[in-house]
Amino acid sequence: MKFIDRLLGRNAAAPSQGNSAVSESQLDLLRQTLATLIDPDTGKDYIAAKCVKNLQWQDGAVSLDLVLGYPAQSQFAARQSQVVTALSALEGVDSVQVKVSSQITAHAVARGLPLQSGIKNIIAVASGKGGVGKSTTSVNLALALAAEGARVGLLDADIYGPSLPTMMGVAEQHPETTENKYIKPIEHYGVQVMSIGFLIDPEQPMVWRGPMVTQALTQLLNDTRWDNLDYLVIDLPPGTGDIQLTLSQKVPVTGAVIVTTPQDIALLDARKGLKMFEKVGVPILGIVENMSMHVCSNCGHMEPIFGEGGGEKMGQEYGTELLGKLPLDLSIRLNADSGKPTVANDPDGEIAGLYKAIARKVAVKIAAKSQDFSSKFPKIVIQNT
Ligand SMILES: Nc1ncnc2c1ncn2[C@@H]1O[C@H](COP(=O)(O)OP(=O)(O)OP(=O)(O)O)[C@@H](O)[C@H]1O
Repeated sequence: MKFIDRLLGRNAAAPSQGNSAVSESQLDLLRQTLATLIDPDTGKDYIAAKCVKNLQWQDGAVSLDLVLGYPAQSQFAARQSQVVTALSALEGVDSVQVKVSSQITAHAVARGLPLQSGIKNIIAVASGKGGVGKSTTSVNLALALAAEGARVGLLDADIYGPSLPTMMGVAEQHPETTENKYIKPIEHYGVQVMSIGFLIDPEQPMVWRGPMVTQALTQLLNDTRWDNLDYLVIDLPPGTGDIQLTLSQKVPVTGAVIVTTPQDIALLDARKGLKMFEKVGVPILGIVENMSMHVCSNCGHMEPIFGEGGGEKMGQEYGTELLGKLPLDLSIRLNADSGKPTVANDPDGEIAGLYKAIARKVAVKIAAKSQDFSSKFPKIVIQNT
């Protein structure tokens, strides 16, 4: 770089002052073209979504960075070719270089609770009724986010039936303590796992009362040494009682996912869950309908054992998106029971694809929320006078 450029803070790679008018109109042409390209996940164009960085056009060579606000490693190649195809068609463009990446930021939480150290975003997975597949969904959602390139943690808050250690294949492991006061999560399949199940005897019935449970869980969340997480998925206990209410008030949750089966009785309870989050100001990210359709492994006949269309109806009623439907499939149960959840066991399979699509929708919804800058200004307290 020339001395004069350095002195004036000019980037040698940037167009010189002499031809800046031409370059600006060239760059405008690129921006206009990029503004016609829609990101299929967000439904927005890349310029409106502020995804385009470092746009350059020099001597026929165009280069840019496409930065997505959500993890989408499986989509990088498709996004790259979408942009390369469109820009290569422009007159005067000889080559196009597009670097696609994801950058996940912390997003504002309800009621302005301070963010948890080491965690950018917290996703609570809840259900009104037990046994609808909340834990199975939590595990596969966490694995799907990790598979798309995010740093992910999984906290088992299902104090009365902690099943995540078994589902994640780490039931025999015991977390270590660090710095004499923190617990190190167990890392498996690229996900940091913590469960009350690691710390209690699974054979003993849990007889704690509500306040004890809430205290144990907030402590577990605070005392775990989470390592730089983009997302922490919390598997809440089933139901909509005091425990869930207090937790939603104390934990800085970015948004909640409600799991239900299409059955009327489960939907009734799921509605209560939805209302509970509304009451405490936690945004609902959407509904997952589990055990939607049974496909016979013998003849392929499809049967809606738990009913049909319940998740869609509930979504419409509450103005909430149905994020996806999972079939009632023997492999989902077998994989979960054997400690190799579907997304880890068959990452390219059809069912893993359904979980990945749900995970992307969840991440896109979080990315659309306003960002939280509190970590950048930790000392500033804004007070109402
Ligand atoms: N889509 C599915 N197809 C087949 N089996 C499933 C499916 N989803 C979950 N299961 C199985 O159903 C059982 C209950 O699932 P899970 O433990 O995830 O439910 P839960 O809602 O978390 O229950 P609880 O909160 O009461 O512990 C498990 O054996 C699991 O493997």
